Amino acid sequence: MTEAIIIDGKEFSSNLRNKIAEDVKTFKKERNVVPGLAVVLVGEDPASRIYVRKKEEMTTAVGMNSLSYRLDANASQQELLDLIETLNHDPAVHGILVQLPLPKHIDTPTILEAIDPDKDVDGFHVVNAGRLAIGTPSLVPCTPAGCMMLLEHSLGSLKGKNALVIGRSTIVGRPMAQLLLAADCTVTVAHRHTKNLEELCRQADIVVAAVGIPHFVKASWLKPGAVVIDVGINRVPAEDEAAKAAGKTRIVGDVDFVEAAKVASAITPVPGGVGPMTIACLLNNTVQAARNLTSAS
Ligand SMILES: NC(=O)C1=CN([C@@H]2O[C@H](COP(=O)(O)OP(=O)(O)OC[C@H]3O[C@@H](n4cnc5c(N)ncnc54)[C@H](OP(=O)(O)O)[C@@H]3O)[C@@H](O)[C@H]2O)C=CC1
Ligand SMILES: Nc1nc(=O)c2c([nH]1)NC[C@@H]1CN(c3ccc(C(=O)N[C@@H](CCC(=O)O)C(=O)O)cc3)C=[N+]21
Ligand SMILES: [Mg+2]
Repeated sequence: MTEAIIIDGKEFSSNLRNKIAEDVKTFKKERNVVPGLAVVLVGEDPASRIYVRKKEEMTTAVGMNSLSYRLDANASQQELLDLIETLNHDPAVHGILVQLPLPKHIDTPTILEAIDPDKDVDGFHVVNAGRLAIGTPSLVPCTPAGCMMLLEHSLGSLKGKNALVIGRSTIVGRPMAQLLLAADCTVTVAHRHTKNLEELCRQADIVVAAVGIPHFVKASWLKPGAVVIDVGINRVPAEDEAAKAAGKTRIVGDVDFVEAAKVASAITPVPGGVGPMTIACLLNNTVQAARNLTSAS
């Protein structure tokens, strides 16, 4: 049996970021405006802090302005709403990202609906979700958008493929299913109450796993030659005994990668697959938002 092609999201995203840097240059020349991305972090969650810092570094690396806002873990919902209102009206801000998850005392939907849909570079606002659902997408959620780029890169046309999305969250599973449907796939969305998941999986030409359980998808579930996109980011103890004893961790996906790679025709690794694409698509959305916001006036 031949081993699957490993889809290199790190390299793909690096090429995409180079292209975005060119777009930013052109944009600056034509409009005399530097696209600006505001990233808001509430609280001190260590993983969130690392991701937010990475987003900020990559924003400046493509020539855009990065504006950081840090609120205390016990900042009130109203304080956060006031900040969003300020950013909505700030002409230097073209994209707004509020890092999730938020502290429990804050109602996430209320916060997401407060962001100007035209600055909603996460694509989480109900207006952008609605546009995607009716087939007139504008700002598309970054992780699913990145997955689509990787799928189109390895398959060309997706037309007529059977696609299985495992997970139905509003940030990954649902928008992923919408994009696959728009690309003329026959789409199945699985979740906790799905009864015959293994059988559904065996019929899928494309499997997108967004579950949040390490090594959830087994090689034996896959149709030989399937293309597998692993969205999962799961922190587990390090493999090396000494490192494990020192409390070190590593990240693994939702797919049993080593075994699945023996059955699939192409598969994304974790790390180095979907994750880097998410950030590149965030930058892409920010340039898009800046274009939209500055051409209307
Ligand atoms: N690479 C990247 O850029 C990103 C990675 N992630 C990662 O992707 C994963 C998913 O994230 P997210 O969508 O936010 O997670 P959520 O926890 O919001 O959603 C998980 C989904 O998986 C479903 N699920 C859970 N257990 C099972 C099961 N046993 N069988 C079938 N379905 C199940 C849930 O079903 P139900 O709805 O019934 O509860 C739910 O729809 C996580 O590992 C996360 O860290 C997330 C965002 C970006
Ligand atoms: N408003 C909001 N928007 C998000 O898009 C959002 C969010 N909140 N909260 C958390 C999730 C998660 N997420 C990731 C982004 C990049 C990597 C990434 O770059 N991963 C690398 C490195 C992983 C590592 O080494 O830790 C990789 O997979 O290779 C992962 C996960 C965005 N999210
Ligand atoms: Mg969630």
